[in-house]
Amino acid sequence: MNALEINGLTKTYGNGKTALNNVTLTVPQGSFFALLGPNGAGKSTLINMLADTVRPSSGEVTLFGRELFSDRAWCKRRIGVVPQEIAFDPFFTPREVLRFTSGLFGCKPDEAWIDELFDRLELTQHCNKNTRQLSGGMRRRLLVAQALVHRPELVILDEPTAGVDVELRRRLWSFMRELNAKGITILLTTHYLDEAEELCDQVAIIDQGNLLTARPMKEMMSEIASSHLWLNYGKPVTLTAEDNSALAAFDPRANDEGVCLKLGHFEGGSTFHEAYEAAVSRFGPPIDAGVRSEDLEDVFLRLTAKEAGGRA
Ligand SMILES: Nc1ncnc2c1ncn2[C@@H]1O[C@H](COP(=O)(O)OP(=O)(O)OP(=O)(O)O)[C@@H](O)[C@H]1O
Repeated sequence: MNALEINGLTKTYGNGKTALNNVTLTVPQGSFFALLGPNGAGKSTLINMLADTVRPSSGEVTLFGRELFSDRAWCKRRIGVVPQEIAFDPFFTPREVLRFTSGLFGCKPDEAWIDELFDRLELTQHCNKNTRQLSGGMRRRLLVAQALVHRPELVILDEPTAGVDVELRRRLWSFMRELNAKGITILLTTHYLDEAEELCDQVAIIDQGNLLTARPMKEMMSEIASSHLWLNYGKPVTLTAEDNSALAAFDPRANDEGVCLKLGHFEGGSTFHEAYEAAVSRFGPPIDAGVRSEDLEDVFLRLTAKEAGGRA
């Protein structure tokens, strides 16, 4: 079963801005799903529609097989959202916040689970202070605890590590990984693409409200990410029309130190050997060479730059 099936979801705000344009997307149950996009891409708009704080203009969403917009009460109990904005009643303590939130979901506060959440999110020492006395990072962790207090089956994290230091970020991710290993589906938006690449097994990229791609992370990195062979000749290399035709299959780009060739992929290998031989037969042996593969950030920048260029 899929955790989420999003079909033709569109949101046009009152000012005429279409923040999400006919997005169709599937989030498999049990996945750790990265929803990526540059600022203003429409990620929060999508999340806010799932969280019932923004109304869609059109489209359908099913959550674990139930229609989200008509079966709201059932669906709400199964979703935990960590929003981007932090807002607590300053007179509540973190423990009161979690008890109160349990009540909102119609659950009796589970004190053992609340204690575990405080422990895992390093809030035990602060759980009886007023929330206004907490630092920004502590408040963000309290938001995470609040999203988990009713034991949701889908956890949505909108930029959860903004303002959280490296050590706590690691702990937060190890906790999320554990939850995911227990079958909880996690949908994450982040601008830390290295974290997304490491944690997530599915990825979708949206830009200017449009879905650019959605696929398993491994597939994205093996099929879309490309590798380049850099050949260093210690001096600029000039490509003539002739060279271009000889090396054309490798999309050659000359630079100050030599030439860069794009490697293709085939099952079990790449075109490294052919590219190297083509360069050597034209320019001779290089003084140095190396292969660099694109990471998720490179792919993201390439795809979103193309989108921006296409719309200019
Ligand atoms: N309430 C609103 N009314 C009008 N336009 C809005 C509203 N909320 C968001 N927008 C616009 O919709 C677009 C998408 O915004 P959204 O916040 O969904 O993007 P995002 O991908 O979450 O960005 P970020 O990474 O900066 O948080 C932006 O152009 C934004 O200005």
